[in-house]
Amino acid sequence: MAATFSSVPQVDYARLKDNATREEELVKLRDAIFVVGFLYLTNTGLEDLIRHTHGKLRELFDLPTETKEECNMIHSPSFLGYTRLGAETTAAQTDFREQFDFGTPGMRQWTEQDPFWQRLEGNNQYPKHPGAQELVDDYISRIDNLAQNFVHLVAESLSLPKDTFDDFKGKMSRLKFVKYPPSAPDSQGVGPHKDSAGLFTFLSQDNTGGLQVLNKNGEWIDVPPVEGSLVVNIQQGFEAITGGVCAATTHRVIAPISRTRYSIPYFLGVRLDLTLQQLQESAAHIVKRIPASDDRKKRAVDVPSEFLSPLYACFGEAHLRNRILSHPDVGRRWYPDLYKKYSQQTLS
Ligand SMILES: O=C(O)CCC(=O)C(=O)O
Ligand SMILES: [Fe+2]
Repeated sequence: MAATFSSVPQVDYARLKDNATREEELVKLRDAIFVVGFLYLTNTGLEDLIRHTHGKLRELFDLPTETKEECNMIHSPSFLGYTRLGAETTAAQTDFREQFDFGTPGMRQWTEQDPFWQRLEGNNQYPKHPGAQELVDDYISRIDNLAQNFVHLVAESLSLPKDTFDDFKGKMSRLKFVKYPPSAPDSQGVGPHKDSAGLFTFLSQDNTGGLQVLNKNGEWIDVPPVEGSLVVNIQQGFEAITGGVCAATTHRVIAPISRTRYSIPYFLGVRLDLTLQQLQESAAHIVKRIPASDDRKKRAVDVPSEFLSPLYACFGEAHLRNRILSHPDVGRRWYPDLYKKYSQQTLS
């Protein structure tokens, strides 16, 4: 039977950066990447930033409804902005959460000459509140720096040149501020899913709990809060680039019962223009060099993924489909024809 896990391992970022401990910690990183697809990254040096940003979330979500609605995602063809409770769907069920989606600032304006999926990269709608834009932009800039370093370390842990994955990185990554209000027992905070927007997710959760990951025996494993850490997981982009050798792990959030839960995921983006053919060629090249057992490589070949579907011209289109189905109101407004087409398609 395939190796599986019963808890999520911790990897110490400070030890990865220290020459004296680096090799030992790289082995832990590699195991986490191969076997679990999830890990806690500790000692990142971002603890103050994380604490500070969590401290501001309540203020943003407590803004008057009109202020939040002013920056509703419905105004954004890039799926950036505010989503009220009950407007998002995962695994065909409504999620019980409220959120703000942001992207890396400074994207070029979309024009009619650009491909339709290029519209995913656009400008932020910040809530009108003093300091909100600085809070978001500063968080993105600092966590992105960590994310880039982390991807280099992952390459090293797989015995690949440090810059192996640099060419896959997209221009825009996504940041979310998420609020899960107390709800009935066993409610869906967010339903079972694999992250699809890119390479890796860097999530900071508060101390409420509720995040769970699915192991290879089909058991849900708790990912309890570890103060100051980031929960890092493989997304479908990285899974596809490594031909499935490094698999994305399904996860979900059980909504809290008696208190509010807040979380801050950062999704490191993939290049939108990456085609399936380019992806398969690079994957074949990369997989050959990863020193994994043949068994792992064999199992890895046919991983079901939105990315790997021949239905979509490139990653940008696959990602757009995913956004349209998750936010159907926004999809219907900006992409009515695509909404019709994508909602009738099933992934093979
Ligand atoms: O809120 C969390 O802890 C996880 C959220 C999540 O999985 C997602 O938004 O993709
Ligand atoms: Fe997720």
